[in-house]
Amino acid sequence: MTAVLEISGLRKTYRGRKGVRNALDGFDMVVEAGQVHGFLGPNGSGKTTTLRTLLGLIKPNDGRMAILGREVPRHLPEVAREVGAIVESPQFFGNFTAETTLSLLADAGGVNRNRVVSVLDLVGLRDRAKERVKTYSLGMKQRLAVASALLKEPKLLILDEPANGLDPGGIREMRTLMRDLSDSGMTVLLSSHILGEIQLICDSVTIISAGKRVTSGSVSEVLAQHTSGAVKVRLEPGVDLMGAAQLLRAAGAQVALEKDYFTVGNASNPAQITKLLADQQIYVSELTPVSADLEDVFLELTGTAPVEGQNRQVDQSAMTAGKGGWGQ
Ligand SMILES: Nc1ncnc2c1ncn2[C@@H]1O[C@H](COP(=O)(O)OP(=O)(O)OP(=O)(O)O)[C@@H](O)[C@H]1O
Repeated sequence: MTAVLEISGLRKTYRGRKGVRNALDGFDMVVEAGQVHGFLGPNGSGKTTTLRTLLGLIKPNDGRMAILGREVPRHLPEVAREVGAIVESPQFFGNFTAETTLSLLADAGGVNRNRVVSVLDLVGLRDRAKERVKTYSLGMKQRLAVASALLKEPKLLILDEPANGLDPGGIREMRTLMRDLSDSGMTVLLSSHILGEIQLICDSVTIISAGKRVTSGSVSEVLAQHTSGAVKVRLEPGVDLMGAAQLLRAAGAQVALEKDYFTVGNASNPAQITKLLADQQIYVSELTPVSADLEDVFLELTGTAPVEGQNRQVDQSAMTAGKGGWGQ
């Protein structure tokens, strides 16, 4: 596979009256051709700074970036035609229709106006194209934004939070659109906080925390590297589930009871569960690891899982919280 986007050792420091803030602290990312790549990170972790730096809107302090094999910002004028991006919500004139808006943008970008009909169709706005933008819902404005980024038939499409504010139907449509674009050969880089969505849409992901990459790879690889640390325990039929759960709780296990099984949340050594129960003549009929989802991985790697009784401050997002083990 060839990389459409490569970033290595990217650094960006903001200097303010209150001191220096490392928004990007040696950040690396690789996006392969034809992928839908998810870019995930907590608030303030550096996603927008990365995307804006990539597009030449911010000057980095250090690091290398290349789009389609050409180093940027040096070659940005040549690669700009191949990149469509929505990094900040674009502002459209409310009194213009979508068709007029896109036609003007096509003229400004030297794109044939025939393309306007195609992109309107692609984002599902064809039937409303002659209505004024101020009558559009948020989701329709998002579609118009995507349409504007697609005008020049980019090879790389960069979208910052495209599903923001969309209803479930809109999110699903955006998902289908992303997949269709990817199937047509486009590479899509997508930042989002909707982790379930990313898991469904994306082929690969990069997770950033406090300006550094904390993991990357195909969605399945990233999930495989992380188990949730929990196990599901089923006992022989007729055995007192509640009694068994109490036994494990007394030994420090975090047990959640379900109808006909229970899960142990901090089971770093599952053999302890079988041993403790067997010592009381309670036998386990099933013990399976509970697989992690992208949200578990995200919370673990970025240390942003909520802690009871504490209000997390955004600035703490760089701190990593270890998961407590049991029975080691
Ligand atoms: N112009 C600026 N001046 C000073 N600090 C800034 C500036 N822009 C961003 N920052 C800081 O850089 C850090 C990274 O911000 P950035 O906007 O890249 O995060 P993000 O991952 O996009 O966050 P979110 O998910 O909330 O959009 C934050 O601490 C932010 O306060």
